[in-house]
Amino acid sequence: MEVRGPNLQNDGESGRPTHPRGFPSGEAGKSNHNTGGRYVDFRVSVVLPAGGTGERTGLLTPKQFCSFLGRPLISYTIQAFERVSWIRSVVVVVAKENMDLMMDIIQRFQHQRVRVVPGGSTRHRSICNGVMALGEGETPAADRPEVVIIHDAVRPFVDEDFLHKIATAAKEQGAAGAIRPLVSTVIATTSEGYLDHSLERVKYRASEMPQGFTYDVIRQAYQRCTESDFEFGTECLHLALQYCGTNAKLIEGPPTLWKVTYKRDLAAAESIIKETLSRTACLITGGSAPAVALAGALRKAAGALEMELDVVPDLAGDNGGYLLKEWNFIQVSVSRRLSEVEALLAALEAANRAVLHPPVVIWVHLSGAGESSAGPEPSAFWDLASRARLRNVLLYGLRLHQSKDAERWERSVLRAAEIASALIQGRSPALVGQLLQA
Ligand SMILES: Nc1ccn([C@@H]2O[C@H](COP(=O)(O)OP(=O)(O)OP(=O)(O)O)[C@@H](O)[C@H]2O)c(=O)n1
Ligand SMILES: O=C(CO)[C@H](O)[C@H](O)COP(=O)(O)O
Repeated sequence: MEVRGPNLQNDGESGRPTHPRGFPSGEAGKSNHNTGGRYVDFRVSVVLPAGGTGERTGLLTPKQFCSFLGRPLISYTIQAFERVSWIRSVVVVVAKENMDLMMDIIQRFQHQRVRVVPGGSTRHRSICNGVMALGEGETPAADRPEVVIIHDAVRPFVDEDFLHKIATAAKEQGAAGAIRPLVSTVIATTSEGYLDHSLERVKYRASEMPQGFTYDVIRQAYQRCTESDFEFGTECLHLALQYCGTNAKLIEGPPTLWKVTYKRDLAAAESIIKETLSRTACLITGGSAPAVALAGALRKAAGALEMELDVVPDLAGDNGGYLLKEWNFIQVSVSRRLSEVEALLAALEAANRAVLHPPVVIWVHLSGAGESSAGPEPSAFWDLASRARLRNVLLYGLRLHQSKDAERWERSVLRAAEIASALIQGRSPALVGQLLQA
């Protein structure tokens, strides 16, 4: 049984949002891929085993389906592969009872080039199902992948550079895998629970994911391995060595390849995701001179907070691209009316942006510079924020009075930048709709 996600045949030109740093949308299906200086002239597919129960987290929900910022972990991992234009297809392997849930995730988060196949009782059985699905049925040899990357669905922070290293080494050597230095010494114990011997740590490495194989090597390894391998084995590279005589090339990977295993890892993953999404904001001035001056000062202050702030007068023309990126927004208004921030919320909704990550929108009301110094009506703002929340947008308010006292003004701007940065990082639901004072 296999279930296909929407637009499996789609070549990636689907309007799917691009990466904040400008990764292009996928171009799957083309034979020569050249992205960001990386050249891949062979067919690469991915198998993501996601058929486990996550017993070690102690949670009822398998860890791959635990959500951060309204999006399940598995969706972040899929997205990491979707951003890579030279990857043709992704096979996600899930337990039979979670096939519908997985299809729903694919639909909801608009994943492309993804198929779902049922898993097995062990990780090796699940991976084997995924590998076999890549070449099953009528698939002509010319459409089969030449290289298969296997990656645990619960390692969401893999990047294109490293995938490229693994894929090219696998193509040359037949197999390749990520390694990391050991953090603890490995010891063997006796059956009575005493030390038998310890290994010389410097000679050993931790085997991580991703791993890559030529299609023939990984398929044959699984065709030839024993029931005992399927039941107790934990290492695909070992199967390639034992059953195909292929010595894998080992490549040291970044620490971000770590696997979500325990409950504390879920919290760590969430904070990394939040931090990544908190680094960028687009500030919209509306074009008025006081707002432009404030934007310049905020930009300087934000730099010290390690936040990238792009300033634009509006979101017309090319600036509309910000709506499709994983950026947050700061709308500066000299008027107490909410029309500018309402227009921004409508534009975000029209771009279907909030479905991917809830963006933070901060409405900054700059008083003392515009038509009226009276503040906005808190209840109207709260109503607007509540409606935005239903559409997955976190709207906060910030009041700033333009003081004639230069020192006072400088302090207010600094405070405004600090509050904006804290709101974007914290994404606190409790502060949604509040009008804070800088
Ligand atoms: N029968 C299985 C078991 C595991 N996996 C997947 O293999 C990856 C790594 O395995 P692990 O971290 O051990 O996940 P679980 O088996 O779910 O965790 P636990 O051992 O704590 O139950 C995970 O993405 C997991 O979903 C799988 O596809 N099929
Ligand atoms: O990285 C590995 C090398 O292949 C692990 O064996 C893999 O991630 C499986 O994890 P676990 O042993 O926790 O099920």
